[in-house]
Amino acid sequence: MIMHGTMRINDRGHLEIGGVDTIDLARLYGTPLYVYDVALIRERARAFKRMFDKHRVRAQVAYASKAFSTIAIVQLMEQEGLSLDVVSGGELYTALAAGFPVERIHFHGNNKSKEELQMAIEAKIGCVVVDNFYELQLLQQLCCAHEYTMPILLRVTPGIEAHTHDYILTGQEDSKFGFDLHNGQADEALQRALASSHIHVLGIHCHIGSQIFDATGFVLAAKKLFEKLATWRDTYRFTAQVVNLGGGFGIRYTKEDDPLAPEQYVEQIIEEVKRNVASFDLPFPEIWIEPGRSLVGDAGTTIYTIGSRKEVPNVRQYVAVDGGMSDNIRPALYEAKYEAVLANRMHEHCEEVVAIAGKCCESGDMLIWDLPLPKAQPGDYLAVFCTGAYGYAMANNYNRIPRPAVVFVEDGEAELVVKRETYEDLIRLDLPLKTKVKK
Ligand SMILES: Cc1ncc(COP(=O)(O)O)c(C=O)c1O
Ligand SMILES: N[C@@H](CCCC[NH3+])C(=O)O
Repeated sequence: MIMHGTMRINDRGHLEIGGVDTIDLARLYGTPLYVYDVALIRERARAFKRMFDKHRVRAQVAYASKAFSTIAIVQLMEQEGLSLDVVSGGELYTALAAGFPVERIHFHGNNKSKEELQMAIEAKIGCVVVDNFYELQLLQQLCCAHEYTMPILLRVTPGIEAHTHDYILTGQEDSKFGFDLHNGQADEALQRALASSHIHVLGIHCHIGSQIFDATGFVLAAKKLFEKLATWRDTYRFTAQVVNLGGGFGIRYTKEDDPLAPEQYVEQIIEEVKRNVASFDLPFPEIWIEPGRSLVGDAGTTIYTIGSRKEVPNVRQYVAVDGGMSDNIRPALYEAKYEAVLANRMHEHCEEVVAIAGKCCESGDMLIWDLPLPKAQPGDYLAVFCTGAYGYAMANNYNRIPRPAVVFVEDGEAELVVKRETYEDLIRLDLPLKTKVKK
């Protein structure tokens, strides 16, 4: 069992996070409950920034808020001096509502709407990461109408196959994201952007995928971007102020996962940038990165209450919890693996291997297939580790299950940062039927 961040077993034999007993939290706020270890998030944020400082490289570390977007987490990232990557009007709205400094907001997305771009212009955000020709044209038109010049990065697909699940790959040629770096699309995009009166090209962006365990792909991507920047200097006299290498740094969900430490990815990226800047004789740009999962993933733990059990003789024991694919869809979507413990019986030995089932009406609603546990009883609490990224963010109301509450813990104190949804919330947008039965 991997204990993450400030986790420890307290003298009641309970799992404690941030100096707070998770069983007390479960009783106070109910379950399922997402618990975030704030100190661990701060530590991760600082580790990324420290590495850039160590190398005296001007940088922005932008939290990819798609991993977990709420007002409190955005404010925490602001406290740590990070920038923010948003990918929709909703994430932008959350950032603005949180009071996040607009100049450090970067707007992503492969199909930003007119309304979303307008929102970005009106808020005067730091930059738009332009993904395609349609967006480039739309942005230019809107900026003209607003008499505003928007800083942009051009998102390119470098043609790199990172080793991760197919559904979370993004940098390969056959991808819905970005301008192809090699077939002339990226060059065309730069020419058009440079010719646009209300667009200021800051630089270039790529993101090769998510949950990546080594730096090879990032190093290769950096090399390809700098090769392109050298040709852009020679052909278009264009100099990039910013090179953004995206996010995707992996975390340790289970013992089988073996990622680098967050700062090690950064160190290897910086080394590669230095090599390329020197060999192509380019000015040193600002380096931006966009970690999501590696900032919040292992800081999140979900606490569930155990309920029913079903034995399939000689096959397996199903043990059900009071959540499932409604609060963590990753096992169903990516066959993602998790580790978990009985948070109220941390000192007890494992006696059986069970399959943890969710409560949704769906056979695929399984959280873990083979979890060693003490003999779990109804009313015990299961803590599933590493649910901080793409957990709450991808939570849904399937079967009209209300989304869980979120609590931040730090230095022995707990703070409720998202309330549990209520049944009233679930029907808040519903309207009664007006149509009568036709005779
Ligand atoms: C453009 C972009 N940036 C950043 C991220 C964050 O990725 P991760 O959470 O794996 O760090 C993603 C998601 O994969 C992304 O698509
Ligand atoms: N949602 C994915 C990652 C996608 C990242 C966004 N491009 C996950 O849960 O692992």
